[in-house]
Amino acid sequence: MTPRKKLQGLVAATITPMTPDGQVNLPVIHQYVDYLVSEQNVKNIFVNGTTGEGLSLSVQERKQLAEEWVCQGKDKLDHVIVHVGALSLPESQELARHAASIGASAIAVITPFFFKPTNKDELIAFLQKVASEAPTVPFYYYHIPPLTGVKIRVEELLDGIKEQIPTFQGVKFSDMDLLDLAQCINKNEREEFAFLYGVDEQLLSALAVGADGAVGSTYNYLGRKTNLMLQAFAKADLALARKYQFLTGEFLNFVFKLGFGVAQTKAVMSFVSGIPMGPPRLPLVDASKEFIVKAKAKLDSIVWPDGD
Ligand SMILES: CC(=O)N[C@H](C=O)[C@@H](O)[C@H](O)[C@H](O)CO
Ligand SMILES: CC(=O)C(=O)O
Repeated sequence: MTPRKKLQGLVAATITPMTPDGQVNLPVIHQYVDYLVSEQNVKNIFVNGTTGEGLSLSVQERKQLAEEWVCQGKDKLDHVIVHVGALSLPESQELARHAASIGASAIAVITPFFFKPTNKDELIAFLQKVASEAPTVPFYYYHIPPLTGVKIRVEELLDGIKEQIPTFQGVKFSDMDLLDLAQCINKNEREEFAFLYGVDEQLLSALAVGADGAVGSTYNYLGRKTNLMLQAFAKADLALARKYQFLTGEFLNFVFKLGFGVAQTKAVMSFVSGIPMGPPRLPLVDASKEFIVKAKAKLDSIVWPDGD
């Protein structure tokens, strides 16, 4: 396998654009890629994850989306990570083979969450069966216990993982447990793995314990601001880094109180970027008019340290 540049910095968890009648809207992806690169300074994406409603899409839709993102991202994006997790092992394997065949930079897999693995060995056995279908593609475990209900600690999972999954490359870590994250990083002495944090409102805390970067929904529309936080942190200007984290946190704290999820993320991205993201798919329902008015007013009221 050719060594690739270790993934770091921001990764936008892409939204799946939909038409008003709920079909996947592939033609806007071209514009979406350009928007991320030129307006948000974000050159890595995570496709068909939580934000992309990946688990609500058909296998065929997931393949079409992965293809379109890889194709439109060619020569523009650095990394296109395709989430291929599914409840059905053969479906997940099919998606892994497909991601490999279209030249995805990496694949990621969530734990099954209906019938759940009860321990580390069961989880690794599932991940291994998927990863081995794409033997030249870097593999990330996608840890998101608030949604999967599977709380197997990542620090435990890492022991001996390279022997069972030779392509193992890191973790998308979407949990509040910073002790677990810190212990993963402490174990990763040779820095062979990348730890990408997935709770956007507390990214600065994860950077402090050594996260390599982040995957999240807010980097679709707050990527530029979060990049400035990363730069401030890299220069050890903690006061400035905190200002950015406090301000992105102020926005998120505000919308959390109104009720915030993927449907609302679609609405926010639509008004910030001007690209129509459309409605979410059931069981999610569209953000209310009231939410949109309030969220927009809040975002517009924020005065950023860079004067914007
Ligand atoms: C549950 C969820 O969707 N988590 C996302 C990524 O993992 C985050 O990017 C959040 O959307 C973000 O931190 C706002 O809560
Ligand atoms: C947020 C995130 O990383 C996802 O949508 O999967």
